[in-house]
Amino acid sequence: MVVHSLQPQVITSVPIIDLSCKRSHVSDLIVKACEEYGFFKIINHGVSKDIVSRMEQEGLDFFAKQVLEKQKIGPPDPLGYGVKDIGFNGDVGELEYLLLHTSPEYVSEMSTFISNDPKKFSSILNDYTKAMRELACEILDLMAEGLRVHDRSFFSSLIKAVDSDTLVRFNHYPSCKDMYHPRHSNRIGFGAHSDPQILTLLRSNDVEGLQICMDDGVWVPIQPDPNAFCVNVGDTLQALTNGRFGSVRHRVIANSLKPRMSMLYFAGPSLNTSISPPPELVTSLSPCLYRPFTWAEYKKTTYSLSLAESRLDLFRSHKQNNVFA
Ligand SMILES: C=C1C[C@]23C[C@@]1(O)CC[C@H]2[C@@]12CC[C@H](O)[C@@](C)(C(=O)O1)[C@H]2[C@@H]3C(=O)O
Ligand SMILES: O=C(O)CCC(=O)C(=O)O
Ligand SMILES: [Fe+2]
Repeated sequence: MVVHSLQPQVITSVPIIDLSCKRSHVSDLIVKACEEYGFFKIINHGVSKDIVSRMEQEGLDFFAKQVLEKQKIGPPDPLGYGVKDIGFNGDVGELEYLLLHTSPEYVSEMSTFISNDPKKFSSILNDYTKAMRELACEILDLMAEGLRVHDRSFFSSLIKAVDSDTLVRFNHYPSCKDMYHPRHSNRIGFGAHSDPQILTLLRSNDVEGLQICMDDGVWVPIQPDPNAFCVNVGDTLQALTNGRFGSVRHRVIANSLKPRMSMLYFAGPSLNTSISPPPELVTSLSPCLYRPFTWAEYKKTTYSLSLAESRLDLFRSHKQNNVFA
């Protein structure tokens, strides 16, 4: 006899996908995870530990500097060094961060303000960016395979462009020594939001704090794993999959006794890229959910709104019977 429990299901873990398993199996698991959570962790991803630890050390060295030194980079406009203020619309969090573009020209220009050894810094950042781009492309190809999209590089080609608008971010959440003080319960490190880009690859040290939001509004804590990457579906991938994948709302609660440091790679297309789904994902039963838009248009809207706002809703197609793709 099957006993149906009336208790709400408590999700204690999110999908952890081993990239070294059989390709067809992995692509199906990725599609399932993106449909159910818009989020998964990957292990055995093939990124060298050395690249990750050298990048982490650069972040640690930077945050260990005196404030005046860090401020030499300039306030986030949106790129730069920020403390507590996030974006331009009054959001705040218990963190400091460094937000950078990944174009080699930008990196070489900024590295003199970031590191005492700018050549070393640019070389490490460029190596990390290359490793993340390869990993993100591999994941996007697996998604296309799992979705049975004929052109397997439909999604990955968007982030391969030389002028792709891809960012790297280091976030540092200082420890909270006084965590049992009522003022410090549920300190918001980074408020709830979805990432606007196509895909985010997040790596953190072994300090907890990241949470994802389920459809029923329940926040699920993500166990930190320095050897894994967390993969977030971004708003643009939600539009590119015609809503099959949902961008995940997430946040960071910075209650920990230990400082958390995360490194994020936000894979975005070039500014003039038009965002619309491949023909296989648009049918008469599932017409285009969003009107076509460029990444530049979407990015501008993103920066005009605060963190928590659902910006993709503003791009919903009103004439859903029209097939735009
Ligand atoms: C409040 C904001 C910060 C943000 C731009 C925005 O207006 C809304 C989205 C935010 C976000 C979240 C993901 C990334 O961390 C980020 C760099 C991005 O592309 O969108 C940030 C923006 C930011 O911190 O500049
Ligand atoms: O720092 C983290 O762990 C997540 C931060 C985040 O979601 C972001 O920077 O967009
Ligand atoms: Fe995010």
